[in-house]
Amino acid sequence: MSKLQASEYQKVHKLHPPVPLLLPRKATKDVEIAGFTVPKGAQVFVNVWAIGRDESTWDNPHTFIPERFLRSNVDFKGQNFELIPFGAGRRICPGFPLAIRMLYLMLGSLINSFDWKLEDENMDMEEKFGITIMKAQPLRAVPVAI
Ligand code: HEM
Repeated sequence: MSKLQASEYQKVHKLHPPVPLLLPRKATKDVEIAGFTVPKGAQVFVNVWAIGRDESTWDNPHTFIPERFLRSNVDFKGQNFELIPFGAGRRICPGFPLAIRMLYLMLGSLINSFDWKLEDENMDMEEKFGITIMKAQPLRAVPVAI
């Protein structure tokens, strides 16, 4: 999905999907994965973007369907590797207890206080790839007094 009509977007009243990224790690011992040997000490990147778009785990992985999580037992706190927005294990994001409280508070306040519309009629969902993934074109959302 590269372009989404503003009208379609407003109809479904959804917010931007989570930002995917690559998590750097070092192999602590020699491991064999899919016929390849990853030697001890090698730098590896956990591709959280690909994990989040794995068709064997998620239906329509490229479509933004936040309701999918309402009927799912998959948690985001690092125990279920299908979904690790805050990482997992010893280097899990130490800010996540704060982040999950602030996100609900900030988003809830913004949605409760305003209606929102897009500055541009078309929403460009093109991505710019890096260690983190950003939108290629910044999202310009305009608050409208309720
Ligand atoms: C929605 C908000 C946030 C997301 C999605 C997020 C996500 C992440 C991710 C994926 C990592 C890497 C974890 C890993 O390597 O396994 C990380 C690390 C980290 N985060 Fe966050 N984070 C968020 C908010 C915060 C906040 C609010 C703070 C601090 C107040 C914070 C502080 C840190 C620190 C210090 C690390 C490095 C931990 C380490 O390398 O041991 N984060 N975060």
